[in-house]
Amino acid sequence: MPGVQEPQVITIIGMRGAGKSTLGKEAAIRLGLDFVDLDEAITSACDGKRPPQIVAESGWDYFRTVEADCYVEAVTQAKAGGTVIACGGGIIETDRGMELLRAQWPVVMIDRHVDDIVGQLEKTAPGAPAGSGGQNHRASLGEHPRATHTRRMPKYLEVLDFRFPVVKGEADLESLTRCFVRFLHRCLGYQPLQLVSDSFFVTVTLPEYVEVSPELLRSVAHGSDVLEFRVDLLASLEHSNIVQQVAAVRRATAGTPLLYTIRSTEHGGKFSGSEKEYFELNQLGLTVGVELLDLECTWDSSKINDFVSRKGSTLLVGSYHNFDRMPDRAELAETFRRCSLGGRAAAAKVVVKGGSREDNWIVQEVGAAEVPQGCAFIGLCLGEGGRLSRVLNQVLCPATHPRLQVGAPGQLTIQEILEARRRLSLLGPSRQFCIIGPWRGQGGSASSSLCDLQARLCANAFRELSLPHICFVEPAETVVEAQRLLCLASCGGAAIVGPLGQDLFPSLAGQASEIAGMAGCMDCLVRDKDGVIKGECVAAQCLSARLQGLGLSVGAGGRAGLILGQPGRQNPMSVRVVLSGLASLGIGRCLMVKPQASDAADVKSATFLLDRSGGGQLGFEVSDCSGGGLRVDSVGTEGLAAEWNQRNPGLRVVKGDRIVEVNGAGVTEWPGSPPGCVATVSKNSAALLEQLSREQILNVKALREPQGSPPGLEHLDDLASVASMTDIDVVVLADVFVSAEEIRAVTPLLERLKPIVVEMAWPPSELAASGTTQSSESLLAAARKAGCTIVEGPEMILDQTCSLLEAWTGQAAPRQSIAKALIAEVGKLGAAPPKYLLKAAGTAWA
Ligand SMILES: O=C1C[C@@](O)(C(=O)O)C[C@@H](O)[C@@H]1O
Repeated sequence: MPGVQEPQVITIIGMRGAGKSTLGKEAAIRLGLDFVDLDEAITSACDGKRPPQIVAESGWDYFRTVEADCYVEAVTQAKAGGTVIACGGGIIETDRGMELLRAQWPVVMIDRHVDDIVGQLEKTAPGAPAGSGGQNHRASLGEHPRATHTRRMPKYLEVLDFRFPVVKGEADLESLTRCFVRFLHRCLGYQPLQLVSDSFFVTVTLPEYVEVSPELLRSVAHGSDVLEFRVDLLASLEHSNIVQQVAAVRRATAGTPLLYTIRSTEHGGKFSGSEKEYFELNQLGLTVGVELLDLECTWDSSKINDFVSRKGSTLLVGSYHNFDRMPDRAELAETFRRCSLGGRAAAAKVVVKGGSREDNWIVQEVGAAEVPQGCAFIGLCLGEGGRLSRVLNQVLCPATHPRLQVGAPGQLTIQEILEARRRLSLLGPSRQFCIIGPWRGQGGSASSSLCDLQARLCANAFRELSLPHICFVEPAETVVEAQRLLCLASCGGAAIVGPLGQDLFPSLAGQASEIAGMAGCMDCLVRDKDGVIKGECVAAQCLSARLQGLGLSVGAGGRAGLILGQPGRQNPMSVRVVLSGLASLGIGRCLMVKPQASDAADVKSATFLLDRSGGGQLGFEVSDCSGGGLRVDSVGTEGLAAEWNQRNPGLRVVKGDRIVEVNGAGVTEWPGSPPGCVATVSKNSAALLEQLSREQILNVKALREPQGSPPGLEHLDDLASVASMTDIDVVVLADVFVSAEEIRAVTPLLERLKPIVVEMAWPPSELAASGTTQSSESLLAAARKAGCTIVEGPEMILDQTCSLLEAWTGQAAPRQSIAKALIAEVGKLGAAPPKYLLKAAGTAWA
């Protein structure tokens, strides 16, 4: 395997009916990549003929040649940003196809259960001739899909780099897609896992995961950075079984990373197979893209080295267990060094049978002294007497859960360990702060470039302040995914970029600052010393402070602001931010040109009827809502809800709806918001959930906040009305692109009223537009010419980053060095830094 790199081409293979085109296309959209469906490419290369027609007219050999040629062409044409190519199921049928795939990295197989593939093919075209595979628009082999699956599987396994298993019976396409996108993201090393203080893994000791309730898995994962997937404890070590179990845990746990462990009998586990089997099973772990993998260091060193060279983006934990005795310091030191795999392990783990109380300290001391920089250590003593070592062990501490059997003698729960650390004032110094944002391809590239920028600036600032914290970007789309990150013991807070800041609001409303409360959204979350998550809206706060600093006094009532750009299209949150920032100064009105079309914008409540007596999944995800009821986190593209939406476009169930009543059972009292951001289900919601899971016919009532038009926002029907306005104090650019038409319409207003013009967008519009016709006509240029006071985008970013850091750390932010870093960032975009940045950096005086 060529290792971790940004691939130009991601090739997707697997049986027809596995979901290659559907998942491949969705993943491409979310990751911002191009997408090629090879069947489509073949059709356009053959004058619009579909594969079955090509086969019927010209035979299989011809078809396979065209198929391989089209694949080569697609690879050659792949753009530098990256392309996902979904192949036909039969590309592996020829030697040439196999050869082409062997030369590519990464080749990803979608491994859907054979029963589901057969079901899918039959469903797509019921009554299709036997052996047609049920799909008359695709080429058929004249054999049953089950036989094709058996014959092709070894070939797929030979060429794949990664295998994405789909749990049998999976019907929720939306949750599957999220799983797949996260899988690709991790396999390709876009987002390496970070190891910090107060991080844990819970050892899951279950014999199987498919049949257990997802609720149990979610509860076990709650607060755990990683789940240890103990392969050796599974009821069957058949590869096909293992991959199904992996799929089941991933499906249930909203992205909790896995540590794949095959613990052999002499290390206290149940694996008693050969060395060959051990490495084969571990290889399977790499192909299913586990985030971490435990490698016992007592196996043959050349085999270990060989394996380490193939690890890709999976992090390794080199491990050693001695259940019989306490080694002396020299032996311990040597063992830690060995477990660090020559510096290539992410963590070295040594677990021994301690004797005295002092041994708990010794394993920690030796671990800290011996592992190379960049490698964490786990040093533990087993049994009752070794519990102290678990309290002392800071990074990736193994733990159990009250609902599980312990994974080793002496294991404690995360709560027990944290409680002991709190009492002993031993909570670790490093905290993780994540920038939670949309997937790269979603919400526009501006959002992801803003996420990356914030993460770099904050990481720099932590270094400057000599704080051991880390900052990184983590994509999340749903409240549940975000909550997974926020409930970690090592989480110090987060920044939220994009609409999730509004989605998260209901569950944290009780902990919102005044301005965040006014905005109805939050962009900065801080965990206080009691573990409670507080919500702030730094963008609104900074806008308000900046305008005040420019002399816009509090109590400017009766005046108005004008928002330009189309923020609502990608981020309805930014409108709320501007509104609350201005409202805090007493500007209660805001005008925006061109209302954005939003789903059922003014429906206040909706009732929908779902009937599952004919089978099928509901097809939506809910989470508990502190405002009472269940919040709809996502609506899948398949299932009863999707069908309802299709049949009743005016009464659609949409993300953000709050279910308050099911079959007459409703929310009777309004529970307060839970402390922190705990995804537990309150009593009332439990009653709703029960109805949802038990009843066949569901009459569901949901409340909906009108979207896109928060109070105080007025939409202007046409641009011409801008010309006659008389009361505009502030103009805010809430989007990078302001049309030339808008600029022309607004210019007379700028000249007449000389409002303050604030840019709340990244990258700065003048830079984003450079090279296009916009640069000469940029709104900021017009404002400058009209003599308005201007606040440029990077200036707002500087303020917001400082406020974010101050909220997170409670310390003054290193403003000067953040300004320097921003100058470099602006430079990367090919522009000269604005004067105020130079001034803030102390390098020039404007
Ligand atoms: O290596 C370890 C640590 C452990 O043995 C413990 O002592 O907690 C538990 C195992 O599941 C894990 O693989």
